Amino acid sequence: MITTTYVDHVLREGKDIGLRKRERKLYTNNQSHVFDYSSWSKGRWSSVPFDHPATFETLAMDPEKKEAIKKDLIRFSKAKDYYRKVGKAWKRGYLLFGPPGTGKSTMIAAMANFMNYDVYELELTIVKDNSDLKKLMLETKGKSIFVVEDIDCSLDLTGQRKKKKDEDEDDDDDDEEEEEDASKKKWKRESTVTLSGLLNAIDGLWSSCSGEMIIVFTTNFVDDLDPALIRRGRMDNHIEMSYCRFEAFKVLAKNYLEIESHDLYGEIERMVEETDMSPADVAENLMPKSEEEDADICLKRLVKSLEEEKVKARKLAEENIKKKAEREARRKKKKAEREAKRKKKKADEEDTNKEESDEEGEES
Ligand SMILES: Nc1ncnc2c1ncn2[C@@H]1O[C@H](COP(=O)(O)OP(=O)(O)OP(=O)(O)O)[C@@H](O)[C@H]1O
Repeated sequence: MITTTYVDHVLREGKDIGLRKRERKLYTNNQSHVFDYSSWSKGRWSSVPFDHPATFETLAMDPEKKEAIKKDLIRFSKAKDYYRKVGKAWKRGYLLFGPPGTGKSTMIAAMANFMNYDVYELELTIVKDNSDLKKLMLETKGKSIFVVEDIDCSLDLTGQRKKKKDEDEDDDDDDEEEEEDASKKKWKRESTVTLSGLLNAIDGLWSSCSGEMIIVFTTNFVDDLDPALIRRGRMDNHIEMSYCRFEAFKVLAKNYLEIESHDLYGEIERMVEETDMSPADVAENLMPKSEEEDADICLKRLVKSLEEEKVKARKLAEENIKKKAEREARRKKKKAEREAKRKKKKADEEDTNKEESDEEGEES
């Protein structure tokens, strides 16, 4: 019993403890197009100790959603044999999407702490080309989370969809939108990595045998991404990080003020359900700014901010309606002008034809 079961058990437990106690690392990629010795000797990835305090307990989001994610991660970590049986690499892709400040980066840190994984953060804009990207991805180790943050800003992944949309739409697009698109594109052009390069590299990562790995993309604009990039199989689990609602607020209040109830909770519940405020902004209001500030002061500050936010949102909505009406009027005017031009051209052509046939008649 000692030489078989017991020693096996000790070795397994020892390995687990070693893994849990190892210093975890946060890797970031180095600029890849500098070819001097010092940058070459640094390698493709640089690392620092990973010591982010976020956990699922401190993460403010709907508790049911949080439990589902935890269960999904546990299932994944235990599914080595299952993945082998179905002939799939032991990898899982997560797409985190939602407005700024809703906790996408915090979620990644919580996941890494929960799984005891290292983190690889890929900065796509400093990757020279597609082949460099593939090499970078293949140099990663197992038991890690591979992250590409703000993927919509790193590459022009909207190309195909935008082109199709342009074909479908009238040619009288809004000038402001076009200007905005042009400046976005100019910025993205700096990177020579293409969508197909990224897809290839991800598939390479998927099929490489470096062990269990979670791949996470984050974006503020999920609708802008090419469907190929986020299809199931590549990004298996799509998680929406949303504005702070009451359940999330309660977690933040517990984290920042160590309270679980207060007279203002009723009012705050009503307000957070009808006002879109990010958890980052709620947390900022809840954080005491001095020794004198207690829970009461911080909660009152939050109520005031929520009221201001509500007024701002109402004004913005009114402005948007006004702008939309102006855009529609401009569109109609342009359409009417085009129609008038078309009619005039047709009338001119008919006149010319008539004159020609009259002349022909006279001649004959
Ligand atoms: N859901 C949340 N739970 C706990 N803290 C949060 C949450 N969302 C935001 N925060 C707080 O706000 C800060 C900013 O959040 P974070 O960087 O995770 O947001 P993000 O969604 O990644 O934003 P961006 O899209 O701008 O990168 C964090 O440091 C954290 O303190």
